[in-house]
Amino acid sequence: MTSSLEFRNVGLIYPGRDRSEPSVPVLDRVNLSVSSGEFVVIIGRSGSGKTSLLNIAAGFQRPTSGQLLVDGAPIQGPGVDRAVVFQDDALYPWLTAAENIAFPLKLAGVPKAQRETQVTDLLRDVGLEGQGQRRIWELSGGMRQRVGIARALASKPRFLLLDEPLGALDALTRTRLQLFLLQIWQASRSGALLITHSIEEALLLATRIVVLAPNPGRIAQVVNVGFGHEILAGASAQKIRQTASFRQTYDDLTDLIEGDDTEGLAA
Ligand SMILES: Nc1ncnc2c1ncn2[C@@H]1O[C@H](COP(=O)(O)OP(=O)(O)OP(=O)(O)O)[C@@H](O)[C@H]1O
Repeated sequence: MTSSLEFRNVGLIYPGRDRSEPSVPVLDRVNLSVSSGEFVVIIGRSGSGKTSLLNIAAGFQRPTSGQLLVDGAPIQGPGVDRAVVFQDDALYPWLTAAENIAFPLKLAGVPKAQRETQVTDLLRDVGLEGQGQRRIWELSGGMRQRVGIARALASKPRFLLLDEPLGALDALTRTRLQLFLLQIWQASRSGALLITHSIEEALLLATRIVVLAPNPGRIAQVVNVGFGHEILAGASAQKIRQTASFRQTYDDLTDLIEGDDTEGLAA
């Protein structure tokens, strides 16, 4: 079944803490839809409202105006249909990898035997077969993110909300996990919404890149891309990075985000 996650005219204003502090308009009339099978990546300057947008999608934050709809119905808060993965893995360090992945299943009342089968499958899916009994502190950063992603996948979400999940990893691990994220997204047939500071990562993963302009955050540009599908079809990311179309889109996005004319972004 195809699902959609839709921001309809979403606005967000943080109130000042007291009367002397002005309120901060963070998002202004954001209209955006993510469907199953789409990988939407949000990029934009620091402070342009990326995390705020993801928090609204997760149901952690309510918009001041507008609505967040899943399959046309307004959401009231977090739900198992939307799983979130953060930059810092947010795992339970006192539990093993398998126990972390099993956690949402336990909460959902899945019986133990079934939980164990699902966890074994999930560990295999994320390339951690046989590593389930290791404690979180025994794992590398990349392995921890895989555990976090496996835990997110455990509830079979319709949408994966990814807040800079590879941001803290070294370059080599990050490249490996980019391919892994593409494979997970394709296999799960979910819709993905990812935030990143890396234009290159956006180009490699996205089916659609959404550029936010700051003050207040609003959509400046939407670019459809297809490099991720090429990688999934077997093309080398290294070769794709060197193609003229990749480099041109990279430069255009860099100009758009880093150019001096930030006011012109919303034109
Ligand atoms: N709880 C809060 N109260 C007041 N203002 C906030 C709060 N959280 C965020 N802001 C402000 O909202 C704006 C957008 O923040 P947000 O974290 O969504 O941006 P971002 O694009 O994700 O930034 P970064 O790339 O640095 O992570 C910033 O100006 C920030 O100072």
